[in-house]
Amino acid sequence: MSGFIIGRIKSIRYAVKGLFLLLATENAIITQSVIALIFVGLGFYLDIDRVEWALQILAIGLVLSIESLNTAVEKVCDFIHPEHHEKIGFIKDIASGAVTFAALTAFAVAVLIYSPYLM
Ligand SMILES: Nc1ncnc2c1ncn2[C@@H]1O[C@H](COP(=O)(O)OP(=O)(O)OP(=O)(O)O)[C@@H](O)[C@H]1O
Repeated sequence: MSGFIIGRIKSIRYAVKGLFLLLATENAIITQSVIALIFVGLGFYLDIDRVEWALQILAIGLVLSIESLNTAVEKVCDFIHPEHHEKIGFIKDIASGAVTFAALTAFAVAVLIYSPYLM
């Protein structure tokens, strides 16, 4: 049982380390985080309600999570095949497509939350 708990604590440590690595080294994550902070500020400024906060937090988490996984896919691709290859291009493109799905979802959520406040 104590081995299980120590294993879980180690996993959390690695996961937090990964979070800081993303924030310290990845321009896409830094950019998305700045955009997220702007929307957090806008949320406070316009005093959005609890449900709107929950939706905004979900949208931000979705984009940052998918962007992080896209970054991981790019790193694996560059590690296993640094040279140009049609299949690597395809894999990277569809991973980016996942980010686009998330970004479009977040955009729709932002329009639904903020359009009534700005009219
Ligand atoms: N090894 C490769 N072989 C074929 N095409 C590639 C390769 N590397 C990148 N590409 C093409 O270039 C695009 C951009 O790849 P890249 O790895 O530069 O990602 P990025 O979106 O610019 O991310 P970042 O800015 O985070 O590095 C890919 O979506 C793919 O179409």
